[in-house]
Amino acid sequence: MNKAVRKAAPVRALGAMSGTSLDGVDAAVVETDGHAILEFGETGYRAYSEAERMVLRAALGKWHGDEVEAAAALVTEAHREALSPFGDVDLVGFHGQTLAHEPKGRGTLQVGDGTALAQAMGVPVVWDFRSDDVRMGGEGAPLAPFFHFACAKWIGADEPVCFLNLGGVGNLTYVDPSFERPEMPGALLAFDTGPANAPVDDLMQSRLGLPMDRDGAVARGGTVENGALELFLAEPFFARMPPKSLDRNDFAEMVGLVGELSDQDAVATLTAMCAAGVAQGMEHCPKPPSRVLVTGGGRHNPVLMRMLRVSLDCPVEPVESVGLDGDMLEAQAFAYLAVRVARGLPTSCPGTTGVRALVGGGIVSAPETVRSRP
Ligand SMILES: Nc1ncnc2c1ncn2[C@@H]1O[C@H](COP(=O)(O)OP(=O)(O)OP(=O)(O)O)[C@@H](O)[C@H]1O
Ligand SMILES: CC(=O)N[C@H]1[C@@H]2OC[C@@H](O2)[C@@H](O)[C@@H]1O[C@H](C)C(=O)O
Repeated sequence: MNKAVRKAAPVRALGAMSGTSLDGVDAAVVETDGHAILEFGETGYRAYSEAERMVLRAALGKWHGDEVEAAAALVTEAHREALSPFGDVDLVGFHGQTLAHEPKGRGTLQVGDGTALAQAMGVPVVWDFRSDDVRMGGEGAPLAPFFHFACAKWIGADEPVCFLNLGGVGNLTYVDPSFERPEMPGALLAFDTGPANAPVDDLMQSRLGLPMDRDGAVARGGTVENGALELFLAEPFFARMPPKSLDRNDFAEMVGLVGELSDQDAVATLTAMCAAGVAQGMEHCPKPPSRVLVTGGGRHNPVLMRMLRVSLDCPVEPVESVGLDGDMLEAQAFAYLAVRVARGLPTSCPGTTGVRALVGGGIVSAPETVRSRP
């Protein structure tokens, strides 16, 4: 590994995330020493074509076989294209694409070849962030919380704050910045809140041939079907204590609950399910946060944001209100986590994934050789 990464000095790390929505690769630079965020740098995005999305969709939920191989090759190549325009970076954090996630069963699978990417980029690549956590009894997700802790410090928060990511799946981090170290009990609690945009996207695709309910245009005209909402909240997932995590398609059958409804009512009800899962999850916070900062694509949906504001009794704002970039927070998270992995710092703890002890998961692949984390 290059010297800049080994020393405690700040490094420029480039993070890349291919999320559960299968829209494309987000990439972002963070300058950090593995503790504090010193600066946010350039960002980039490489969309998947419709044909590529079909290859990824065909592999979802699979652990091996031709579809998985094809998806892995595509993900590696898309990342090479997404990351090569970036200038001088010391390290890459490569999340890859989650195809399957069953932490208490077969494990967790993020595809993409970090070794090949290290050769292409000429710098060390940290990848396979989740497997070690799962091997040690954790959920393997969410992993952004240690980064959220650093963000809370960066924005100067002095009261507890929640970060809510609304991608395909929703995840919430409660951060108390008054604790000095994120791994201390009480500093962080995190978990997936339930499905977020994935069921809406799936229904929009199957009924209307559209990838999403842009700006909540369809949900806006609909009425929420409370019976379906109650059935949804009766799912055992919501009674489970956190930490807990989900696979993208764990709630795919929810689309069936709204099968008889009009397009508008169905989308409104699926949107309300996302907000209701968050409201349910917020009850696990040790105390009410000063505000909920929303990141991920769901913050662009005014109907969803309004539902959250009605059901949560604290301010709900997009992360832009504190100067963060809600389209890039996950990519930035994996830049930050890569530095922590390379420096032997933990990336998850019992409060964030339920793991037995602190874990700094991940593989570090240097351009010429492959080896485990130091
Ligand atoms: N203008 C918009 N109006 C409504 N919904 C939107 C809008 N923009 C994005 N979204 C929703 O956000 C989704 C993308 O969110 P995001 O990019 O955060 O997901 P992801 O990172 O792939 O998922 P995850 O965080 O679960 O891995 C889209 O699929 C869509 O449902
Ligand atoms: C297994 C997996 O890829 N989980 C993702 C997914 O997308 C959102 C939610 O489910 C979260 O748990 C996680 O991603 C974020 C980046 C995380 O690990 O913090």
